[in-house]
Amino acid sequence: MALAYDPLFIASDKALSAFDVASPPHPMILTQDELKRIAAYKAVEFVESGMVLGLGTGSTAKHAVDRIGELLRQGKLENIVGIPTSKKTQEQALSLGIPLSDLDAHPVIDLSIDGADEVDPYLNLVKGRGGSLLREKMIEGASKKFVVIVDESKMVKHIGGSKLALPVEIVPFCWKFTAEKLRSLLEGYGCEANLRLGEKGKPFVTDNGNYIVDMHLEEDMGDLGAVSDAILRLPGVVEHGMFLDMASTVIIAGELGVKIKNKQHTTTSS
Ligand SMILES: O=C[C@H](O)[C@H](O)[C@H](O)COP(=O)(O)O
Repeated sequence: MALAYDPLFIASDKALSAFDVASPPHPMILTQDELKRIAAYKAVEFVESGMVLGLGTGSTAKHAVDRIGELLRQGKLENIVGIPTSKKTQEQALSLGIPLSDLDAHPVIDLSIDGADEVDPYLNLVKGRGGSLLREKMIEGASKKFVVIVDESKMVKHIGGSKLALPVEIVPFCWKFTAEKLRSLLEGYGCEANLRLGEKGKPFVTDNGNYIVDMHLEEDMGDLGAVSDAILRLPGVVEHGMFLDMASTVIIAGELGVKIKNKQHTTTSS
């Protein structure tokens, strides 16, 4: 479907209506990256001067951090403190002049904005396919409001059962032992457990010096809370990429407009 895309349209609900119904002079198909940017800019509308902000990681969150930097530079936001969820986001935020701090100094965060790999109808998430999940979970779990930004391709009926990875961060010590324990724990869901590799075929190392095992499941996990608890009980496991009952709001950008889903009710902005 061809749609008009104008970044200036992003800032308001009225603009989003135009985005939905416009009869474009120069029709354009929106790319996935443009959809990510639309969701990110919409989320940044929740940001107010004086807030402590959790800054997410990944190709969608990057747009939100860019936008926050831009608004600070323009003087439209003031006294923001950012808490980055990865070293990469820390570098990006520093390059944009966003003042940074950490959870030790700011144990309560006003608002976090971050992407996700999968979102189910109850706003449960899979995160970490880009290699960041532990810091994200710590920071987003300490947030009064956690806004998730995605393009519509991330919406699924059930998280984790799509054969795509459910990432689990583990300590490097005897990683094969832990990976096998994980595989055997989730065997009933048709599970493969693969160590994530990085450059030159070496194990990918997280910001926290750990490894990631990607769990590929053929079947839905059913009781996500029970599976989450069982994974976390395994010695050697640091954290997993299921973010259950954490998101307050999910902003979904699609070809037909932007949908905002809140934890308790759903509204459509189009
Ligand atoms: O590890 C990465 C993070 O959890 C990301 O937020 C997640 O993978 C989504 O990333 P993207 O916005 O690049 O799809």
